[in-house]
Amino acid sequence: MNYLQLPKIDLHCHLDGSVRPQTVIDLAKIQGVSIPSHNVDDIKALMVAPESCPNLDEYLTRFALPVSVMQTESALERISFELFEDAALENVKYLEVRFGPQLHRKQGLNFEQIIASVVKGMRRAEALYDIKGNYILSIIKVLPKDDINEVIDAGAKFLDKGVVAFDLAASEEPGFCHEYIPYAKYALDKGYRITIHAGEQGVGQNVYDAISLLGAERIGHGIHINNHKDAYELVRAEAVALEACPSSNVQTKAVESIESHPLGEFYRDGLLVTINTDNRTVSDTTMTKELQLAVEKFNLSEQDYFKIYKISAENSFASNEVKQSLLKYIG
Ligand SMILES: O=c1[nH]cnc2c1ncn2[C@H]1C[C@H](O)[C@@H](CO)O1
Ligand SMILES: [Zn+2]
Repeated sequence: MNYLQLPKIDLHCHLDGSVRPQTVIDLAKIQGVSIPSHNVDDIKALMVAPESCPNLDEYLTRFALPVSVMQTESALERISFELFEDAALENVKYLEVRFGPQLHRKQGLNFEQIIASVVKGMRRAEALYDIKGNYILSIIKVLPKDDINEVIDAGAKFLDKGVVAFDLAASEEPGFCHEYIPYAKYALDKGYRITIHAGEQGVGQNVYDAISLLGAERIGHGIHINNHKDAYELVRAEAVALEACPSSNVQTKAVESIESHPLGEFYRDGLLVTINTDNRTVSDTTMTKELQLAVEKFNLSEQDYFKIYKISAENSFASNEVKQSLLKYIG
């Protein structure tokens, strides 16, 4: 299989986890932000999470450096453009990028400016390359909740104009969904689709809750349904798509090793699995690498891959027109 050439879809990719190291250096210079080194290898080493990360919280410390230079409209526009460019150059045909608008207000930008900037960068890349995309707004669970509805309101102006969905990201505590019921409902009522990080670090019950309490149509990771029968059956019954991110799941110890990742078993049991990057820089990966890893470790044939590509297209939050165009690549 020619992994680079195959058409690909990435439904789970964080903007702040996918910044080019050289761009952090360039932006720090432009913005007068102090960073620990101006050597690209040093900066990359600070941005990539080690294989030996003890847990998700340690992994999440890698986001502070890129976020420090993602505080202006031009920086957000550039980083968004570059992410779509990097993806397009490895034949990603559709990319849903998520980010937390709450993290980008340190220099006084408002949510509308923040969201408009990343959408503008995406549009510039779409005009230049054979790629389409949409944004997902991730609420950061460790931050105060008082501005969540403001994020939802600002994003609502971009619904179906570059923004499609609502997500909850960051550390995962058991039972976290209960606190977010009113916010997810507010987003749903405004017309957002819902995908929630759950069952990554935490328990399978979180996946059950994300679907039944928050209205999630897709789940970020969802690994731990493998030891929670009700969650597993609900994922199947509701045809919820799982956004697997193999390398990231190994790094954060969501799985002990790639060999024990349940993606292959889930796929063979008929669950709707998709293959994604999570964080291109923090996990030092690409869709090409994740695809190769999945094919080799889970013994997937090219036909299996095309089925997974089709699952990704059908469960994306793209318009019907874009979905149809994505299916044409696998003819
Ligand atoms: O894999 C993840 N699980 C939970 N949260 C994550 C993961 N990768 C990135 N994040 C967080 C850190 C980012 O700052 C935030 C928004 O992209 O989302
Ligand atoms: Zn994620």
